[in-house]
Amino acid sequence: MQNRVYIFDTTLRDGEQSPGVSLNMNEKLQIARQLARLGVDIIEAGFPITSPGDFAAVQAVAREVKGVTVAGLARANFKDIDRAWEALLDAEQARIHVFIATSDIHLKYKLRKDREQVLAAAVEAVKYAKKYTSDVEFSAEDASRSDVDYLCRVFGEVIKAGATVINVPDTVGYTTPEEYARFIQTIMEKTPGMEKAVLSVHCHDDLGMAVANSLAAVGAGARQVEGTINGIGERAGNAALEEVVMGLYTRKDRYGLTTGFNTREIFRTSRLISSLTGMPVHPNKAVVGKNAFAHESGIHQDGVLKERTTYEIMNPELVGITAGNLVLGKHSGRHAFRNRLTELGYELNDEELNLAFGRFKALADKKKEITDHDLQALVEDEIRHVPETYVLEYLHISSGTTVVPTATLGLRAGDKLKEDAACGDGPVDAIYNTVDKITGVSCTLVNYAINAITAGKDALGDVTVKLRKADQEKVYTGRGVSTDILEASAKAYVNAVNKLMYDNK
Ligand SMILES: CC(=O)SCCNC(=O)CCNC(=O)[C@H](O)C(C)(C)COP(=O)(O)OP(=O)(O)OC[C@H]1O[C@@H](n2cnc3c(N)ncnc32)[C@H](O)[C@@H]1OP(=O)(O)O
Ligand SMILES: CC(C)C(=O)C(=O)O
Ligand SMILES: [Mg+2]
Repeated sequence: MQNRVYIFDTTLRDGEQSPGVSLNMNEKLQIARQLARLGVDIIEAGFPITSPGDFAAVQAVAREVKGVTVAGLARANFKDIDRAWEALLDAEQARIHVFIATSDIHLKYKLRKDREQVLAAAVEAVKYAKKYTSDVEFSAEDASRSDVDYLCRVFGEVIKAGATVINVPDTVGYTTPEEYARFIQTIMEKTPGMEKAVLSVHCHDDLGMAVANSLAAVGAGARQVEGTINGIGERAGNAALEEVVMGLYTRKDRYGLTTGFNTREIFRTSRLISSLTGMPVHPNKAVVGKNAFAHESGIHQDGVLKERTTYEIMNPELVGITAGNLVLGKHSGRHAFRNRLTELGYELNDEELNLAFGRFKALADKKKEITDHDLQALVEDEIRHVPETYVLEYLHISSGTTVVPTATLGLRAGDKLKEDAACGDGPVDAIYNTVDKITGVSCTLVNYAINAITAGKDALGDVTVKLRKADQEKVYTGRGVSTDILEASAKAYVNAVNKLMYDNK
């Protein structure tokens, strides 16, 4: 038995069956291109008979996305198959995917056909599709609730008719891993000619077991897995392909199987699909959730800093996540705290670190997540008392629609008052040019933000600036508060310059 598992992505077909999701042609093309980069083997681009829009999308994907098989779905009738082929005509490699239900419940209530009629329709449809292409997949809808002897008979006959892939869907997410594995084994043993086809599985997540069922089936011999990115799909969704693939990858010791996935594209693909479908990814979703690789508690953070594998079974970089994974909060310890401060450019001595850590814990009790901005403020405002080399003494602005904005400033440096004036593109720019003139330090403004602290006409303006010395990378943050926003702007800039001068003395 070969050790390569084929990945059949149906995000654009079954995934789009998620209530509330409707993708236009351009969005489908964008997703299909990314799926090809991700390395899926087959993209099911849609169900062409459904609508002119779906037809056009399948056609566009077939024409433009190369290096991958493009599949189109069809019911077991000639009209659907003709339409599917028409859409797939220009694909580099095309697959017609024919399906019909085989469970008694679907036969009796939905199709209103008996077993022999369904068998005949399946065979006829596969033969018809085979006239167009050698690559024909047959799916027995609701296979997991079908009588296994009848199912094997249907599979045997459609293989004789030319089906090259036999799919065993758990359409309603009813089965369990052990049961499904046994079911797959039975099908492999009892279906005449099964060795000529690839056995495929397609699981839904109604009981939260779609990925577990898919992996159990692969363990039993299935070599194609169908699913969607982020597990989107009809009702509770399909098997999440990123979980299936990372399960196979991480547990190579258990399965000994490979896929063609470029795992480093997983995260990007997940986010693209989430944004285009409007379906958010839950933070604790395996592999691609925001928290999937985040560590908040001190003991875990300490372990990860000493050796990543203590608490990580996958390297986040392997799925394309490069951002830091230690989240600082009230459960964090000194190791993680010091590590983040070092990353932010602060080297504190032990006494400073202890002081800062105490303040950090007090803040973390009030605030769920401590951001880098909080840490900077905590260290710079409370721990490192930067001497005020310059203090704003006075400020005069000349500005309006008919004059060049000009600022005149007095900055006190010890017992000396230094004064100067400069123009600018606006009053704030004029102030900052004047400060540069007085201090003799040429700064580049990286960011300027203003917030109102209180409401009303007499609101306090709270200005935060980020700047750096023209020839340096390090960024300094300054803050100034005043009812006059120009004064607040000047104070913030002077505050940042004082920090810069302290570091560069
Ligand atoms: C498990 C799955 O995910 S299956 C795929 C589900 N996806 C979709 O349904 C895609 C969106 N669907 C649609 O746009 C429409 O349902 C269409 C265009 C496919 C069909 O629309 P309509 O012709 O109006 O039929 P409608 O959907 O109401 O009923 C389905 C008909 O197909 C029949 N049918 C269902 N599955 C199959 C099948 N695999 N093979 C043959 N006939 C089938 C039903 O018995 C019913 O036939 P009837 O009209 O003789 O009773
Ligand atoms: C069309 C088939 C493969 C399907 O989506 C299912 O049975 O869930
Ligand atoms: Mg399905």
